[in-house]
Amino acid sequence: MTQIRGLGYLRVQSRDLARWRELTVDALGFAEGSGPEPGALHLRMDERRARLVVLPGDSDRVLAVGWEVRDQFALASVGRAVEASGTAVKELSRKETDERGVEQGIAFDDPAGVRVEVFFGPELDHSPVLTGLAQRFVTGAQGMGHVVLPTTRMEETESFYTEVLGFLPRGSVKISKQDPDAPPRRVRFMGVNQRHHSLAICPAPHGEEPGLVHLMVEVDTLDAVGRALDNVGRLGFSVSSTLGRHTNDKMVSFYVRAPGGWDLEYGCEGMLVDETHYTAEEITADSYWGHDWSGSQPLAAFTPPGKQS
Ligand SMILES: Cc1ccc(O)c(O)c1CC[C@@H]1C(=O)CC[C@]2(C)C(=O)CC[C@@H]12
Ligand SMILES: [Fe+2]
Repeated sequence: MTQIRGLGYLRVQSRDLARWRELTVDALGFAEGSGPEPGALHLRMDERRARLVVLPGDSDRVLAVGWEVRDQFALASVGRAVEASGTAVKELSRKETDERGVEQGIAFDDPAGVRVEVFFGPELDHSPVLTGLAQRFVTGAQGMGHVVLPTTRMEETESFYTEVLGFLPRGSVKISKQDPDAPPRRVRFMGVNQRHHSLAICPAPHGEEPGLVHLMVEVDTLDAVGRALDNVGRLGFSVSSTLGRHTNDKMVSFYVRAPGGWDLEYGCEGMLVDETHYTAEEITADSYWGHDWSGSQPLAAFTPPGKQS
């Protein structure tokens, strides 16, 4: 069994913090929090000080994906497993743990080159979480949501997350291939709790920034998803995929393009996995209905370097 309990936080960098605030706070109803990093956007979803942090920078990329463990003993155990796999592990500095609002953590790179952090002891902010759509984010035992990471090293990345970090395979979907004789390529879903997937990895043509395909956050009502969809349209954001229901996690969601060429998926009604019965299944369609991607601007992760806007 994995020591990892869920997706804890995500730290990204962007050139356009103002637009990020419009998307997350004004359109999607994240609550704005605070933190020590100057000029950063701290986004609250629950009693944590911040779940999503957007830092100002000269490029748009993922800075760290934070995975949560129960305590110092679980953290030590994960650290040993990562070191035994031949991956260098660093302890988070005092400044880094202060910025993240965690008691202790470690950092290392996954085979895709994404900075992974594992931590325990998140600081809470007990002030009311004033979400903009009166929605509740579904976090708690299911973690903050899921991330989809692009990788040019599919097999190494999959075995790192499953065999080293202990993520459970939660099925896959084949993606269309250009060459009919080539072996099938799959998006692979993985979970660490009752959320169907906390992580998915997706074959990508290059290993450049941003290092992210999407972040999914879940809310408690379809009305909040609908209102968020109205808001992103009204505020001029590009809807990458229309509303639809996924076949694997049963979630009803839409995808909106964030500044930086990756998406935020905003959904509700995700299923809860029961590990006593679950087996990893291969879905043959993304969705039961909806999820029309035809209006999507190209994802930065799938666009050759130098051709990005
Ligand atoms: C298929 C699916 C099930 C559950 C999810 O939470 C979910 O995000 C997806 C879609 C994953 C993925 C994507 O987001 C970007 C466009 C992708 C790579 C495709 O072209 C197929 C799968 C899609
Ligand atoms: Fe997703």
